[in-house]
Amino acid sequence: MRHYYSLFTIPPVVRGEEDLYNLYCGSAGFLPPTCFNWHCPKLHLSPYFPRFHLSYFPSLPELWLVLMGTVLDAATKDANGSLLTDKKVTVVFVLGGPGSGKGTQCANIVEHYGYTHLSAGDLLRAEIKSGSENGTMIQNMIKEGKIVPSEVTIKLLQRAMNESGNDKFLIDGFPRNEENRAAFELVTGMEPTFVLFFDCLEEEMERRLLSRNQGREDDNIETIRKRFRVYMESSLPVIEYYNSKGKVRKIDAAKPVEEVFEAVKEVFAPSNAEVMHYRNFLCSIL
Ligand SMILES: Nc1ncnc2c1ncn2[C@@H]1O[C@H](COP(=O)(O)OP(=O)(O)O)[C@@H](O)[C@H]1O
Ligand SMILES: Nc1ccn([C@@H]2O[C@H](COP(=O)(O)OP(=O)(O)O)[C@@H](O)[C@H]2O)c(=O)n1
Repeated sequence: MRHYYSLFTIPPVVRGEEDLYNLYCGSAGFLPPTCFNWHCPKLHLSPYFPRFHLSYFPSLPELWLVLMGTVLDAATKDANGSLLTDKKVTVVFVLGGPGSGKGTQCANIVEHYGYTHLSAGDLLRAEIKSGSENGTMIQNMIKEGKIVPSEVTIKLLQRAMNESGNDKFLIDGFPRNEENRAAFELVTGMEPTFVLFFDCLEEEMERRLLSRNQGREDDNIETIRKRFRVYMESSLPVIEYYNSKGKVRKIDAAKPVEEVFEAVKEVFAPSNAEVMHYRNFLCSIL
């Protein structure tokens, strides 16, 4: 199967005489030479278009990475009607251990602040139900508490973002490891505005998961323990990464639902006292 891509906004000096370049890729997972002799390995910084930064997942030939809004996948644009690269998008990552209350609080945030809630876990479970070719692989990973390869999850997230028509997203349960994080930034060119981190002790999370009662195959003690291990080893480092960039808003998630939401509200709409504090601070330095 061939995929065609259009390059836009190439400065005339490097664009030559053509208006449009059709790059095509074969199933072998690389680009054959184009008129500019473009080979595209996994990550490619073109010597001809140094502003462009193309990446390519060989296992997903249709997934071209669009960075800096300069390269558009025309096929995707046609299919979705709109492209996220056209808009200014707000992304909030919602992270925390399994059972910390991410989904519960996201529902509250949606109701009050007009975000679209995208749960990576829900999207993966829907993909299993849809009978997709990845279904069995995803199901096995979830049963083992393992993290599904990034390209699968990111594709689902991107599709859901495009279909939502919204420009404000709560991305719940993603990124769950360093690979998730780096691939998302690379694929979408987006960074979270901030990361909402639900901090909760393991014993409390375990209690909640064991009484969640949603018929989830992974809410059994054996898988729960595996999920906790993956969380400690792979997900906490991602939270630490964002913390080092000053992006983490930590919430004590061990409290009752209503109290947790009071703390969440402070993040999304700081109370007057806090606004006044910053106003006074700004006045003092101006
Ligand atoms: N603050 C809380 N106190 C007690 N139970 C909670 C709290 N927040 C969520 N729960 C319950 O704990 C379970 C896990 O919550 P959920 O929002 O599904 O967590 P996550 O999305 O982080 O896995 C659910 O049954 C939910 O009703
Ligand atoms: N980014 C993600 C999110 C979830 N998942 C999978 O989906 C499972 C359930 O995730 P979830 O976010 O719905 O639920 P919690 O574990 O947070 O309760 C995880 O244990 C992973 O197996 C994933 O592989 N990658």
